[in-house]
Amino acid sequence: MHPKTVKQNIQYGTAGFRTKASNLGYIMYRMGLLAVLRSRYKQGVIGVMITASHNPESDNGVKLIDPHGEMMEQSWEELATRIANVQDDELEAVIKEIVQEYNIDMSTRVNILIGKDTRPSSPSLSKSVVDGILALSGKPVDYGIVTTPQLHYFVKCRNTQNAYGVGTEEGYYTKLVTAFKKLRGDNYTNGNYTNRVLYDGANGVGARKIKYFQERLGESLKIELYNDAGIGTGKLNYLCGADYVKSQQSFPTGVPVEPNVRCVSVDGDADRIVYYYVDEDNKFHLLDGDRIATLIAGYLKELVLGTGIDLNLGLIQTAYANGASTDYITRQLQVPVACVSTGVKHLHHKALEYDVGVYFEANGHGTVIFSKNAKDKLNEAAKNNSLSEEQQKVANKLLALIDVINETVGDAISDMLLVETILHAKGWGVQQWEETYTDLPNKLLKVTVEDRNVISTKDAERQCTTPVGLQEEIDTLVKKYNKGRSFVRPSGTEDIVRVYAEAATQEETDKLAAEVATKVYELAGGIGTMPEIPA
Ligand SMILES: CC(=O)N[C@H]1[C@@H](OP(=O)(O)O)O[C@H](CO)[C@@H](O)[C@@H]1O
Repeated sequence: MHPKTVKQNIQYGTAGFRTKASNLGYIMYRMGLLAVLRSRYKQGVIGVMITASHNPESDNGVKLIDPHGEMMEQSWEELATRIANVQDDELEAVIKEIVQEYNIDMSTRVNILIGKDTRPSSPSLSKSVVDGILALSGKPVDYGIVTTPQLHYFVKCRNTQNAYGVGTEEGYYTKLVTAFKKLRGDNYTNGNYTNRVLYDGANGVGARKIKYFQERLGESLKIELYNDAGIGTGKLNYLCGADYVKSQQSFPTGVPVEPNVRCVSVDGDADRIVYYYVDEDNKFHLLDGDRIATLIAGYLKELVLGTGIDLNLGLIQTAYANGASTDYITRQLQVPVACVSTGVKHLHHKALEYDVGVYFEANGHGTVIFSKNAKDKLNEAAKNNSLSEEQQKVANKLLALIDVINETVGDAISDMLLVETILHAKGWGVQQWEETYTDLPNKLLKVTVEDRNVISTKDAERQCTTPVGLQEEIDTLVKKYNKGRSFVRPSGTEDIVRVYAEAATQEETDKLAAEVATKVYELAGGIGTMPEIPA
């Protein structure tokens, strides 16, 4: 059987395909071929991660990881689509074309690292990837079941001859845990901070891998694991996991409800994380990617100032970031904020422009990247006796923090260790963290339209340029509401248009979202039921 067109299933520049199982083996085989071409072209080790989206119903997909642990550029995403969709009898010709077009030396030996999540289909799909790699004489190196960010880390280690870290699972745990323990010192609690966190593993690889951390962290951070079903038993991300908690704004199943105790949920491949808790009145409180980002950026700014080194630090968000978070970080913390289009590749690339680039999507995917300049200056400062003892100490602290962070991509577990380090350093419980600012009420709606591509956008997706007249309608609606903001964009991963709205109260927000959704339905070819506007 020939694969269905998979173009619409490409996601965030990782050549991630999400489609139904019947044709996945074909796609995986072809992604194996693509990985070998890409590896020869980039002259470096490439990673192939078999994992899918947060949707418990979605079957598996694949992400390709570039030599620095980053994601492929647009032109190769297009090649991925081309290879995935070509008819069998044209495949060879297409490969030849690509080889010629990109001047690829097909005689080089290349290693392709393969990782997979815990979905039952992973082993057979991984076999298809291996077949594709072997078909073009590449060498597959199987890392077995790992988190997506672990595979990104291994790829980077391999390409830097282990300068970034030792490229094994043990190397990964040791790097993160050693730095975490160094920062934590011997006092595991501090002020309002207690060293206990409830961890929702989403019945996935994040549950498996946290056990290695539990063993190594011991009493320094007591992690209680929930939603740890074995392979093929508990459903991945079902009623649990980061996406469920963020989108439902409610407690996941399986985690005991204890007032004021910090809880975290990771997603199925452990590249996203959100924090939350319930208060004494059983009210649910979410601390999402925006909150994590502001906590990290604020703390890093303090430390950078403490070293006296001139480093430019910035926070990168998308239009989905809560307006209150942007306001807080720019006005109160005085950290510059950049807004880019949805998708980690956009955030990651922008973050590379700073000495210290913090990036997070509201859904909890993010990390921090430090430039070579920043690392060199910090290493120099740590040893520079003409600086004050305090400045040297802070430089050392920052260097240890860099080792807690997986700079290659958003890493739920590394992010958790970073947040725990900061809360510990500040002596904050989850409430003090939450008190920094108050989220504006917000709402996300989906509208199904005939063709989502009739919506085009500019200004980091905050304005739509087509269909003609829609933006004016949105502007008029937004003006009616106190602190109103709304934008619409076609989803990159689902066949829908997303509508985002925020305003001063939940009632106003719900109304604004529904009104904008109705305009989208009317002007962009809505199908199915019309969105309902609350009275
Ligand atoms: C509003 C929203 O959550 N969008 C998500 C979603 O993208 P869409 O293009 O909106 O479908 O999936 C992406 C991949 O997981 C993620 O990067 C992004 O943040």
